[in-house]
Amino acid sequence: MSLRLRLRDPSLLAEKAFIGGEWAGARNGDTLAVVDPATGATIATVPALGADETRAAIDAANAAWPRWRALPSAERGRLLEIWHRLMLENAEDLAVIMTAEQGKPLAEARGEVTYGASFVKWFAEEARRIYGDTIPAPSTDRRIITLREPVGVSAAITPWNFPNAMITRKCAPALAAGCPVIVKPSDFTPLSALALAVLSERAGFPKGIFSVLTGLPDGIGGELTSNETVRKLSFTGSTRVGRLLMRQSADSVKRLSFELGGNAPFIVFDDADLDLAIAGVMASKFRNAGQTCVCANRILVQDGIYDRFAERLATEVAKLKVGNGFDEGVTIGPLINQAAVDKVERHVDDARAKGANLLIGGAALPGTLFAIPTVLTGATTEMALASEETFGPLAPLFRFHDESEAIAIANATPFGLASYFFTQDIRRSWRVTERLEFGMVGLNTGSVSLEVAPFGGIKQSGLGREGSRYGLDEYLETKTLHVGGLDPAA
Ligand SMILES: NC(=O)c1ccc[n+]([C@@H]2O[C@H](COP(=O)([O-])OP(=O)(O)OC[C@H]3O[C@@H](n4cnc5c(N)ncnc54)[C@H](O)[C@@H]3O)[C@@H](O)[C@H]2O)c1
Ligand SMILES: O=C[C@H](O)CS(=O)(=O)O
Repeated sequence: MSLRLRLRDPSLLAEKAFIGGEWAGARNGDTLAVVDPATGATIATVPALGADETRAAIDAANAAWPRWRALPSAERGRLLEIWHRLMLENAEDLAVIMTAEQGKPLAEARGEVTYGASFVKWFAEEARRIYGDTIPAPSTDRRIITLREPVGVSAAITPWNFPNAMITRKCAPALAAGCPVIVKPSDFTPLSALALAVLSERAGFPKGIFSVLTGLPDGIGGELTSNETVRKLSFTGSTRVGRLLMRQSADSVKRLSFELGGNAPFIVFDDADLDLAIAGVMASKFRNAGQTCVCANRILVQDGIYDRFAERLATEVAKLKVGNGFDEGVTIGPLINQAAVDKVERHVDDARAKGANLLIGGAALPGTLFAIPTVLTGATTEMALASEETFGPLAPLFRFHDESEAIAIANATPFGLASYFFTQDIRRSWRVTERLEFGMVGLNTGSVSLEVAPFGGIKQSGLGREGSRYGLDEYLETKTLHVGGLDPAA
C-alpha cells in the first residue's frame, strides 16, 4: 500500500522543502528518493537543495527574527502549545510516516511521536521562565542585572534514527528562546521533518522562523556552518560528522550543541535484581533495533550471575519478532541501510574469530536490511564491538570479577554518553555512579531519555544538554547591564 493511502491526512506527506514559510523545490529541479528500508521501495521524492536555497532560508530566518524575539515569551509559548496539540491530533499519521521512512515498528514510532511532542510541550512552558538576575553591586552608585536574550538564527542538523524527536528536542527550545531555526534532517528520513513543517504552518508560526531543508548534506551543511548569520548550530549524529561540523563552524565562532556517538556500558552486579536487569537490557539494547546512541553497547556481567543472566537474556531475545514495522507484533524492524547491516555482521564475525560464542541469532536475512537479534558470550575488549558503536541488535556479554574491573572496562572509551548498572547495594550505587565517566547514568533502569531530564554526553559524545531546564540555555545569551551614577542626591 502506498504511504499516501495509509494516511488519514495525506497532506502531511510533503514532497517540497519548507523555505522561509514557502513550499518549494530545488532551483535546479534535482530531487532525492526516500526509500522504505523494509521493502526497498521508493515512497516519496524530496528536493535536493544546495547552498543557494540554504542562503534563502537563512535570510528569511534573519528577517523574521526581530519580530519573533520581540514577541512576549508567553506568545511564543502559546504558538508552541498549538504545534504540540496538532502533533498529538496527527500522531498516527506522524507515526506511519516515520515507520515508512525509518523502519521502526509502528508502536515504537507512536512512542517517538509522543516523546517528540513532549519536548514541544515542555519548552512551551519553559518559555515563560526565562529569568535573569539582580546582582548585589559593590557600591551604592551601581545596579547590576542580567538579561537572557536569544542567541539568534539557529541551525539543527539531525539524524535518521529518531526523525521526529531529534528535531523537536532542538527546535522547541530554540523557538521558545526567541530563535528562528533551520532544520536539515537526514536524507534518509526527511518526511517526518516535513510533516512537522506542515503542522508548524497550521499552528500559525510566522514565515521564516521554522524551515526544513532537504537534500544531500554537504551543500546545505557547508552553508549552515560557514554563514555568519547563523549564530548557533545544534547537531545530533556521529562523532565523525560532529568533528567536521565543529571545524567548519570555527571561522564564524558559532555556539555549538552536539549529541554524538556513544558506547554505553551496561553493568550487572551479582546482587542485581535479575528481572530488572533483563527488562533494562531489553529496553536499552533492542529499542529501534539497537539503533540508538544510548543503547547498551557492551554488557558487563559479574561472574556469579553471568550464566543465569545469559540464559534469561537468550530466552527474551528469542521472543523478538523481526519484520516490517507495519506488521502486527513486529518488535525489530530493518536497519537503515546496507552499511548498517554490514557493520553488525562485521562485529559478529570479528568477535567470533576472536573467541566469542554465538548464543542466539548471528546474521542478517539475506538480501534484506533485517539483522537478527544476536547474543554473544565470551566477549572481550580485544574485539571491534568493544571500541566501536555497533548500532544494531547485537548484545555482547563481557564477564568481570569485581567492581574496579567493571568500572575500568566501562570507562575505557573516548565516548561518554549513557551508562547503566544494576545493583541493590546502596553504597555501591553511589561509588559506581560517581566513578562512571558518562553524561547519564541509569541505575536499575535501561532508560535515560525523558524531556524533563538533561540529556547529553561528555568526552567525545558531545557538548551541552538537551531537554530539561538546561535545554533552553543552549539558545540564550546572558547580557549584563551595569547602571551607574545612582548615588542619591546629597
Ligand atoms: N547523542 C545523540 O543524542 C545521538 C542521537 C542519534 C544519533 N547519534 C549518533 O549518530 C550516528 C548515527 O546517526 P547518523 O548515521 O544519522 O549520523 P550521521 O552523523 O551520519 O548523520 C547525522 C546528520 O548529519 C548529516 N551529515 C552527514 N554528513 C554531513 C556533512 N558533511 N555536513 C552536514 N551534515 C552532514 C546527515 O545528513 C544527518 O542529517 C551514531 O553514531 C549515533 O550514536 C547520536
Ligand atoms: O539516539 C539517541 C537519541 O537521543 C534517542 S533517545 O533520546 O535516547 O530516545
